[in-house]
Amino acid sequence: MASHAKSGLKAFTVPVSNPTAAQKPPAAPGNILYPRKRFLSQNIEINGVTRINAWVDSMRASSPTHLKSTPSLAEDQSSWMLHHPSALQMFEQIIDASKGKQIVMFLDYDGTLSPIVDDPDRAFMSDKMRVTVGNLAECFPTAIVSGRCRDKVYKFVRLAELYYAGSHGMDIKGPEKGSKHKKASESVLCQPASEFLPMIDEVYKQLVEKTKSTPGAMVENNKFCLSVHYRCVEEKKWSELAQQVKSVVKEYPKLRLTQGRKVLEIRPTIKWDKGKALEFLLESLGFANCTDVFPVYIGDDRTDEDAFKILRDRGQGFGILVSKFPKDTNASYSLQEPDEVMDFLQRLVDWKKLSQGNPEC
Ligand SMILES: O=P(O)(O)OC[C@H]1O[C@H](O[C@H]2O[C@H](CO)[C@@H](O)[C@H](O)[C@H]2O)[C@H](O)[C@@H](O)[C@@H]1O
Repeated sequence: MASHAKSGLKAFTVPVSNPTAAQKPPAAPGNILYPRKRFLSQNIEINGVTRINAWVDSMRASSPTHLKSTPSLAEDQSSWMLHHPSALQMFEQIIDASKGKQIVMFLDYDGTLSPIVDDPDRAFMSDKMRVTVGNLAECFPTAIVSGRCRDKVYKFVRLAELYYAGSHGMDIKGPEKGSKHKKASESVLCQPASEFLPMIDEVYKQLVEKTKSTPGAMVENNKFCLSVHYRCVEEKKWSELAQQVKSVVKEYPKLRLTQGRKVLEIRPTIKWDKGKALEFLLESLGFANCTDVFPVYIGDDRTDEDAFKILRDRGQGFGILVSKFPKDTNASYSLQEPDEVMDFLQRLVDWKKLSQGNPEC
């Protein structure tokens, strides 16, 4: 397992997971997990054995546009909402549950703080959202946890007082600027996949070359992991793209493939994900063994499930899934879109200011 020093720069040894082992987590007690085949298929495991058809099926299943509006879907939706109610509607209950505890906020970026757009380089968050997140960070320790390269997500968010975990948590850094939630002497840096950098660069070049014949495909270098976007690829070309990606990745048994929203993600097989990043950050903030901490993680994607699961297993705080559609999730609550996320964050800020009787928090 990773060894964490209490403060300062941290050295890590992270074991390589068995890339062929099943990744599906057991259901947490009390959690309603919907049958995956109805909503989402599982992460793709490569290594020669997985059929291309299975990849394409999985790519289709993760595209909500394929869920046609039917009476049975409406039924699914209302039943799902019963088990994952709106975090806005449940705001008072959420606040009650957090009483006497330190709230710590974890926010995914794409699809959570910024709307999903065709061009990943133009996924800007609104100024209003930036102000809200800035206010939130004044009130609570706040981290951005993203699949993107840390520098890139920082350029979008531009708030120096936050913690940032890029590359699906494989690149964590503490606030640039003094934060009241961070002791001045402590610098936090965690890069458990450093040894994979040359391999990731090599695979990036190969993927760019291999996929250039597929119109609309785009490979994004997220430093410790890679994204192959197919949002702008015609569906009839998905199988071709999957073949191209597979032909490259199969030569690298130390890399694995997971899936996000119209994106294939290639990353090291180390046992590190957004859930581990969340635990690392809680520890860095001094909440390792605290019972009076209340972490809230908001995210929209499959990779956020690792963090939702950790919170469920720890029995601390909870996850909020951002989705308009029923999805198999370990989150407890839901919000439909980034605008609702912003309203929820603003309510937290307002509540905190009111409860402290201090407009500056
Ligand atoms: O963990 P996240 O911050 O949610 O990052 C996950 C991926 O997000 C980005 O892709 C997604 O958003 C794009 C812009 O809206 C969209 O075009 C794409 O289809 C989505 O998958 C990012 O570009 C990826 O590198 C991240 O892995």
